[in-house]
Parts: sequence; C-alpha cells; structure tokens
Amino acid sequence: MSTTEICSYPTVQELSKALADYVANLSRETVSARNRFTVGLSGGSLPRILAAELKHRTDIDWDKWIVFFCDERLTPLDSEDSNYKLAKEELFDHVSIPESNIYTIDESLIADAEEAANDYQDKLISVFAAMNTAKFPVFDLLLLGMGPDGHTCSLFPGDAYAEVLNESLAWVTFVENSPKPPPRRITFPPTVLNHAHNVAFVVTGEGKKVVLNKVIDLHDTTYPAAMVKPINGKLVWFLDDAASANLVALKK
Ligand SMILES: O=C1O[C@H](COP(=O)(O)O)[C@@H](O)[C@H](O)[C@H]1O
Repeated sequence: MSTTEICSYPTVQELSKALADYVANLSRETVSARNRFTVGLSGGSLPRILAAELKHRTDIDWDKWIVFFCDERLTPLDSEDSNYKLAKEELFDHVSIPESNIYTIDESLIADAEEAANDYQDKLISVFAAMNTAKFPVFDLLLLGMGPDGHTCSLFPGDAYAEVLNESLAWVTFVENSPKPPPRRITFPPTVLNHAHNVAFVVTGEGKKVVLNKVIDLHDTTYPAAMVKPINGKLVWFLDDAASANLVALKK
C-alpha cells in the first residue's frame, strides 16, 4: 500500500536535520533486513541539503550503500554541470561509501544519449536483476528534487516528457532537448520511481510554492513531479515553510 507524508520546517537547516534522521533510520533498518541499502540520488539543490547533516552521522553503515543517479547530465564527470560531481563534493568526499558502489555514467558515451542510457540501464540490471523479481528495480530510497517548472529528475513538462513516458518498459531513458541546460541527459522514468520502497522529495524556497500547490494539492500531472506515486512504497515530502506556504494539504 502506498502512503504519503508531508513535512515542513521553518528553515532549510532544520529540514536537513530531519532528512538526516530519516535517511539514517531507513539505512539502519534496511541494512539489518537486507544487508544493503540501494539509493538513487538527484542533483540540483538536493546534494547540499542532504549532506549538510548526513555527512556528520556516525551511525550509518556507509559501506552497505549502493548508489545510482536518478538522473544525470551528459557531461564529463568533473564538469560543474555533473550531478555526480555535486554529490561527490557534498557527500562522497566526506563519507566512506566504496567507490565501486557508486554507479556513474560512462563518460565516453556522453555524445550519444541513447547509448549512455542503455549503458546505465545495463549497470542497473547488473545490480538489481539478482535482487528483485519485479520487472523494475526496487530501490530502498530515491531522493528527488523538483524544479520551479514541476520537473523532477530529467522529466520535464512538455514534449520531451511525453517521449519519456512512452518508454514505459525502460529502466533508464534519455532526453536530448532538455529545456534546462545541459540539453542531453539520462533519467529514470516514472515507472522506476514508482517501484521504489521509499521516495523522498526535498523542495525548498518561495520560488517553488506555486508549482508545489499544483503538484500536491491538485495532482496536476502536466507537472512530472505529480506522476510520482509509489505503487507499494512510501512518499515523503521534505519542504521548508517558504515552499509549503500555499499548500492546502498541510493546513487540513
Ligand atoms: O536539473 C535538475 O534539476 C532538478 C531540480 O533541481 P533543483 O536545483 O531545483 O533542486 C534535480 O532534481 C535534477 O536532479 C537535476 O538534474
């Protein structure tokens, strides 16, 4: 059964603390049940907000973490645009996740979005095929952001998004004309997001309050973030009060 929880905090710092508790608890419970913790990370504002408190935690079995990226920009891994680079600087450089457990895109394929997506899908299959019997990978936790246009991962409103949705059996798909630079990206499609055990959105700032109302209160699926509804998992929204100011769901 799927459940949704919405949490809002006065400051981003308080949000970071609550998020660190949530991730640390899930990691502990999952490692004791399954002896590993499979995590999908996003880029944008998420890595900094996530790592601010989490990187100081000493109660996490980092060597049991297996990390993929929910989306990645097709750039060299040392580019300022790379989601991996951001996560490395904010989190990986401060904790002890084994390098071999962090799955990045193949840099030699960044000129060919389809090839890059296929290669990343092969990496996912190599890890998840042995773990799951489901048709899709079942992550223990996916950490997502949402842009002010309602995009999540590299699923954007409009044409590119419609193409992505049609790829419903793919584990990883690609975008060649993202409205937000850089244009070439790979991304998990909604089907993969919705098979996870746990999905957490982290959304902050006044600039996102209008679209948050459309996504959470109105379930308007023209905004891709509204498509995220885990089939059997738990969805938690970590918001700051600036982002949640318009939310009817929170006032009920
Ligand atoms: O381009 C992207 O944007 C989204 C949202 O970023 P944010 O800075 O508004 O939090 C991010 O979740 C995604 O991973 C990234 O590629």
